[in-house]
Amino acid sequence: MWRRVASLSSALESDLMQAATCGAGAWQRAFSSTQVEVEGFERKSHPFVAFVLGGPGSGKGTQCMKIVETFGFTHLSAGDLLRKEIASNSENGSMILDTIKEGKIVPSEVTVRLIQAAMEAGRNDRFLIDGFPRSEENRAAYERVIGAEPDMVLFFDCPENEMVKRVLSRNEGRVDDNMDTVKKRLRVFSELNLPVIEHYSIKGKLRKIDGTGSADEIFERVRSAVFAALREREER
Ligand SMILES: Nc1ncnc2c1ncn2[C@@H]1O[C@H](COP(=O)(O)OP(=O)(O)O)[C@@H](O)[C@H]1O
Ligand SMILES: Nc1ccn([C@H]2C[C@H](O)[C@@H](COP(=O)(O)OP(=O)(O)O)O2)c(=O)n1
Ligand SMILES: [Mg+2]
Repeated sequence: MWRRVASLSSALESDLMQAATCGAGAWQRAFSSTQVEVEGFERKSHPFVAFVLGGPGSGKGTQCMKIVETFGFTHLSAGDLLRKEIASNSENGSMILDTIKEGKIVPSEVTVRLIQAAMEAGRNDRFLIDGFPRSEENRAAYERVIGAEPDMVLFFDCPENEMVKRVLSRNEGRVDDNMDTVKKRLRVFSELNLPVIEHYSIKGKLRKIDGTGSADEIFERVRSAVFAALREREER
């Protein structure tokens, strides 16, 4: 995103701090004023990408909305992209619907293609990719197609009973928000998603967030983690 210039770091730090505490408007102003005033700062060619992981109902979508408001990311939910494919009667629609009803994972090439198209259309240099990768196969397909690893991985750690309670009271009319499918999704989460989380933990990219408490309490933890990761990227 930006190249590091040592003499600017304290000015930038106060801009970043102001942005993190004042919301998206200030964040964007802080960055755009830095961008025009500071010679030697250039946009890096690849965007800042954060994967957002956690079991069903762990709060990924809720926290992504707050990250967007505060830090100006573009939010891409893999589940939403797949549901849009179903709604648009695309050739893969019925296969995707059957897979989601069963709580299973849609073939990676379908999901990665949707994510790639959304990133290209997104015209931003910060993306949240929510609910992806959900398996090692998802992860490998993304790295192959996009040719990059994420800058950070947020993981919402939440007890199963709390996740089940939240999913069953979500009330968005989703075909997979029922007890039978939730049990299958939790099994898929442990078997396929947890190894991906472990992979990023070993790589030092994982930011594990306690997903219990109110949405605002959780966001206080998220805000610090995102802020730190943006700073790290800045300093690279
Ligand atoms: N901290 C929280 N406490 C209680 N309910 C929550 C909390 N965060 C989210 N919810 C609610 O739980 C449900 C699942 O949250 P959501 O953000 O959709 O999770 P995910 O995307 O991980 O499945 C939604 O109805 C949401 O409003
Ligand atoms: N990478 C992904 C993401 C979602 N899916 C499918 C399978 C998931 O159970 C559903 C719903 O995903 P979504 O992220 O919207 O679900 P939650 O927000 O975790 O409740 O979509 C997938 O096959 N591959
Ligand atoms: Mg979600």
